[in-house]
Amino acid sequence: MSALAEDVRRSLSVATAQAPRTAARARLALLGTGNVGGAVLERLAGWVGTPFGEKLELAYVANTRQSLHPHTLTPTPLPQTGEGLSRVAPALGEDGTRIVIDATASAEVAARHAGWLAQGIHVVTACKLARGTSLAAWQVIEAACVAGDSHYGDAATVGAGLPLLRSIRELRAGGDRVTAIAGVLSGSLAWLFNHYDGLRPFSGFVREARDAGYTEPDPREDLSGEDVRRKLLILARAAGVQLEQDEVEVASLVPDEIAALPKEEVDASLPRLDPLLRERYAKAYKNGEKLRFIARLERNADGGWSARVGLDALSVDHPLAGGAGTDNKVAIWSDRYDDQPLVIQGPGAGAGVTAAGLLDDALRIARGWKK
Ligand SMILES: NC(=O)C1=CN([C@@H]2O[C@H](COP(=O)(O)OP(=O)(O)OC[C@H]3O[C@@H](n4cnc5c(N)ncnc54)[C@H](O)[C@@H]3O)[C@@H](O)[C@H]2O)C=CC1
Ligand SMILES: N[C@@H](CC=O)C(=O)O
Repeated sequence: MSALAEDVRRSLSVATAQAPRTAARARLALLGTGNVGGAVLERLAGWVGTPFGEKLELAYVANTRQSLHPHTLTPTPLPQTGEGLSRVAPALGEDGTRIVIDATASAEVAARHAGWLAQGIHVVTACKLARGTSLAAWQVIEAACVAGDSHYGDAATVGAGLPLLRSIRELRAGGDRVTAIAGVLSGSLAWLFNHYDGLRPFSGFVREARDAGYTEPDPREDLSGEDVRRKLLILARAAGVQLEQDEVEVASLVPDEIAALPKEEVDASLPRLDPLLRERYAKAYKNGEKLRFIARLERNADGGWSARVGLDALSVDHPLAGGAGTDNKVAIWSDRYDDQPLVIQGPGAGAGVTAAGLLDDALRIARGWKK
């Protein structure tokens, strides 16, 4: 049995594998079996024989190389990714609650979200590419949910499942307007600036963060601020602020010559970041400050919005300077949280928390999307 088949087998309850399909269980198609997708399988394995496991039935699993139907546990090679993606909807069947879990970083998969939603297949995603890029793509997702009467579970796209999007939506549902958001939205950059000491090379810490599964598959997505831009766009749009990508000012940590490299050459180029970061760190240290990669969204006096993302040097007692590990720390101002913001803090990257965020959304859909 292949390693993937063995992981999937452990995630199936005997009842799920042998019993006929019933309307009581939502059927899942899991795309991506890397850090996050692997942790989804792990969490499902822990639910075998529990009421949580009984709510969900794994009907299809795929990565870039192979797809697998849990009822047979026989992997099928995927010569082309596009071909694999057209197998997803048929594998989920025609009726009942059907959910695609996107645990990839693939633009090709993200481009399928709207089609699935419009067919009535719910989508739960850790990938930010459908809702965190162009405003047009975000609008297509909104419209597809209406057309298919389907739900888009996006809790894992910002804060790796921390209750950020949920809190913003609940504030709005209660009549509040969000007036500003500021905070640390990247788990990997939080980890990097919580560990970097200005002595050991920054590039070594980047490799550690990547090997721990905190960075994007290409760490330039994090270091350039692009991943944080996407998260800020997702938060802003949830807050009712329909920003376009280029309305977020992004100060990248990646010099142009590294940005232009093919992905295979990135690792060897990382030490080129070291002098730049050493200089930023030394200056902040001299002033008694801490480096933090901050995203800000603010309403201007004229009613417009400004949004920016970049590395700031904060005084040690600044409210956003605290936290440890991969902690995200986000302050939200609204009508009711006007003087003192609502602050949400906790791990913002890592396979376990992200998988939990994905499965929270899947369970919520399986239970009928009740709050
Ligand atoms: N690692 C983390 O802490 C967090 C990650 N995320 C998001 O989760 C997603 C996955 O991240 P990781 O698991 O770390 O990446 P990874 O690189 O470990 O895994 C990606 C998986 O996607 C699969 N894949 C790629 N294209 C595919 C396709 N067309 N069809 C099926 N499978 C495909 C790959 O084969 C691989 O199994 C990313 O979008 C990331 O932004 C979100 C929150 C936290
Ligand atoms: N690479 C991301 C992972 C979660 O989205 C991060 O560092 O926050």
